[in-house]
Amino acid sequence: MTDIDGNAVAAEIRDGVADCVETLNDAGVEPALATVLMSDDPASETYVSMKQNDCEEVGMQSVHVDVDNDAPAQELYDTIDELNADDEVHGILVQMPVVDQVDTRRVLRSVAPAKDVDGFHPENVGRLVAGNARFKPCTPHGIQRLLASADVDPEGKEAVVVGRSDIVGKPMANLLFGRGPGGNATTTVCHSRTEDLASHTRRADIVVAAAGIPEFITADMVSEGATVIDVGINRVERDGESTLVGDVAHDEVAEKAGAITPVPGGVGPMTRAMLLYNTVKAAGEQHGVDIELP
Ligand SMILES: Nc1nc(=O)c2c([nH]1)NC[C@@H]1CN(c3ccc(C(=O)N[C@@H](CCC(=O)O)C(=O)O)cc3)C=[N+]21
Repeated sequence: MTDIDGNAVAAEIRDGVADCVETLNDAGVEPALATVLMSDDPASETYVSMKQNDCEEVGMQSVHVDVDNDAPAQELYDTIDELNADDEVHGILVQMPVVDQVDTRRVLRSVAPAKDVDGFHPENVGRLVAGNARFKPCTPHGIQRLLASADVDPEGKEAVVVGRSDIVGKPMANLLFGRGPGGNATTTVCHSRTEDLASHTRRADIVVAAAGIPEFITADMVSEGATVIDVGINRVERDGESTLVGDVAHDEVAEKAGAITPVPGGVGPMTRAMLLYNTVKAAGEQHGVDIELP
């Protein structure tokens, strides 16, 4: 089976976002994303700089605020308040995870809901669950688009989400079972306490692997022709070298799957594309400019 090309689908989304940026510019609005970093996770810096590059590619403004990892948590809270009050900033992303002295929940509820392009604010989580999403969280939204690009319509199908995180598992399940395009699947959420995980995944037409465990989903766990979406980004040592693997044992599962996403080049680029999407959406709504979202 050939892989679903996340880079290609993400490039299409970026093209559409670039058109939105032009429309906004014509209306006198320069959409801007603010990224905030206060993290000791070594990958965070790379991710944030990728997001900055993406903004540039679609003609969007971006600002970055680095908060010293040793600074008191208040410094991060103050930074968020300033960005909330800044009319020239339309989207705010605080890179997760934040350092230990920071209260993550406080961060999530501090970002103004209208600028919360991650979709992590409790108000936006509530709206998603209520079927009235403002910003669909970037990774699950990107996965919906990947499924559509592979002509996989979840409607009426069995979807199994492996992982129950607030960032991926929970919102993914909500989108998959929710009404509307890309939804209407019969959806099961499995997690670390699930007994006989394979009995669930084997029944699935669509498996979303978001457990955070390298190559956790093996060929014996999926049925012939299933669509397998790999959300994992795990850096592991292989033959003395550091490489990136997903939560799916890609090569063996690919022989059985009807469609599968690779790592890298699958879900990751889509997450970043949907962040740009949410940012132009935010800018359009904040300024009352109609844009045609891709
Ligand atoms: N507030 C917040 N929002 C996030 O969306 C968020 C976050 N915090 N913290 C960390 C995770 C992780 N994440 C990734 C996005 C894209 C790639 C990505 O584009 N990966 C490429 C290559 C990665 C590589 O080469 O290292 C790929 O899969 O092809 C990876 C990881 C967003 N996250």
